[in-house]
Amino acid sequence: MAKPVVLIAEELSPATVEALGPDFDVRNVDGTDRPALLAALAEADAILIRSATQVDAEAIAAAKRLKVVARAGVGLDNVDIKAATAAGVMVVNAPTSNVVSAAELAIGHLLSIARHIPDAHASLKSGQWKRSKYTGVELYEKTIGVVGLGRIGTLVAQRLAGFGAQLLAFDPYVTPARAQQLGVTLVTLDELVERSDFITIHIPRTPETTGLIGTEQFAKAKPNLRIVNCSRGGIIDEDALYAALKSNRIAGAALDVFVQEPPTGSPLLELPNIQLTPHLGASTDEAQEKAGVSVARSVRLALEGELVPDAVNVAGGVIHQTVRPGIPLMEKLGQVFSGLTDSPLASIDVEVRGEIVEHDVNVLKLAALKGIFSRMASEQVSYVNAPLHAEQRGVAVRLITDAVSEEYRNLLTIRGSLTDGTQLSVSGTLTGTKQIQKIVEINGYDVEVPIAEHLIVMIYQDRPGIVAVYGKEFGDASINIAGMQIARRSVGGQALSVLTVDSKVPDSLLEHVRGAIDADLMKEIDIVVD
Ligand SMILES: NC(=O)c1ccc[n+]([C@@H]2O[C@H](COP(=O)([O-])OP(=O)(O)OC[C@H]3O[C@@H](n4cnc5c(N)ncnc54)[C@H](O)[C@@H]3O)[C@@H](O)[C@H]2O)c1
Ligand SMILES: O=C(O)[C@H](O)COP(=O)(O)O
Repeated sequence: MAKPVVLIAEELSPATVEALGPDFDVRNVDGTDRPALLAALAEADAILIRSATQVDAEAIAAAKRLKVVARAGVGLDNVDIKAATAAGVMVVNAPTSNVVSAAELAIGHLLSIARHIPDAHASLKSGQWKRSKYTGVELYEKTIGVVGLGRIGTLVAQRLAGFGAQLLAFDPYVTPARAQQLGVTLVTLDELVERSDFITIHIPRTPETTGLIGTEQFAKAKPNLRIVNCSRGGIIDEDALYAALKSNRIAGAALDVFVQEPPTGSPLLELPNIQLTPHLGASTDEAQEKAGVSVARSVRLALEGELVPDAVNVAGGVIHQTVRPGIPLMEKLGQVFSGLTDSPLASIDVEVRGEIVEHDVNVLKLAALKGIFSRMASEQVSYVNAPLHAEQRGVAVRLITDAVSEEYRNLLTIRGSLTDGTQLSVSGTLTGTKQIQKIVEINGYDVEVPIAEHLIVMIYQDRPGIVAVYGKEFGDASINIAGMQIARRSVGGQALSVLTVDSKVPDSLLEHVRGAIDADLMKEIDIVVD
């Protein structure tokens, strides 16, 4: 079998490929070369990127086999998560890999803009010895405003505490208690801008934060303000910043990130009171190694069909070993469930009974939905978009758990109502040391059938001779019956037969058998395992 293709679209640490191991066909492409990227994506099962590769809706649409987009870093503004989710593609990042590096770069920018280090360095290298021109200011006892007190903002605040600065922060999602713990005073954005000698920005770029610092804020700032942005370009309005620096409304700025990267032709490049780095926040050996190894692990998990703790568009988390074997069983029960009907669903109850419910079993709901909707949708259905399929079809879904299971140690059931009011159910369990996957109930009939690739389910009026009829028909067509179970609720009532057969049964034969035994239900269900 061909190895899954893992596409590396940007420069990543060599540790990434090492951590991926030998099980993948690892290919490289320049993610900024759009035609090459789109062509390479057509065969990719996974893509590894940094911030320069745009994985937008067009790229997702070009990637028919894609299962995971892995961002070796934090920011996901170059990934269309909505399009990925709709296509069933998992998106993962490495949320803590580069936070220390980014925080340290911000501190570096704060110090070097206070002391003119880049300009003094360039001046000395050009043969000059100018000392008074590069007189700076201290951070000590200055007021420093931190915009965004998340992972990086917190690290910056902790480090700045050592400089004896007074720290303010603006972050509407942080509690005053948390801020107090960090020795930071929470204030409004206006107050932060008005009072700060330095500002450092650590928030994501969102519609709300784009242009958060603009003309209005610069008008309120102290003339000695020095502002640092190591988060995302565009959070400081670049035109407003240019005007504020050009007119000396503020004293200086340091940018690591830009609206356009690289910022070729930007007037900001010409200013004397700005210092710039080419998006270097995460560019350290340590951050790159951590990011690469982290996403390589996530890609391995994702391509093995596992949930991934760092996935941003699917419930992640660690799956307990007791729950794990239930995932493929539940997925197959989902396929059996939807194979029993062609009518639209109104609601689905995913029921989990037994000692398994001591653990988080949410993943079993996702597995059931994946199994159910993979039979109904033409596009890929994964743990990522399975809930979306239910939502789009207006199907109400519940997870019901019960620590008591009467007959089996653990029992998994999918029960549903069709829009015409009909009820449908299928239950399964795992038996023995080999954890054999078995169907133990269909629509209230008790059976015990190991799940096989091809199943035939028939419901008909109980009467003598029926088994001989369908047995002969399948035999004449060289369809080998591997297993069989018959169940009925009462003598002479309706009976249900479940057969496992060794090959797919042609529709015409199924129709013929249906007529021969006058079946109320005759379905072949082919279980697909991906
Ligand atoms: N320059 C680089 O190379 C580099 C490296 C790593 C991260 N980053 C960027 O740094 C930023 C911060 O990363 P993080 O890991 O700390 O993120 P985070 O999610 O841990 O923290 C972001 C904080 O911003 C706050 N926030 C959100 N919206 C806000 C708003 N409108 N006003 C004020 N605060 C708001 C949140 O409450 C949160 O506390 C991200 O944009 C990330 O992409 C840049
Ligand atoms: O969001 C991030 O992780 C940083 O901006 C780093 O981006 P990079 O991986 O392109 O350096």
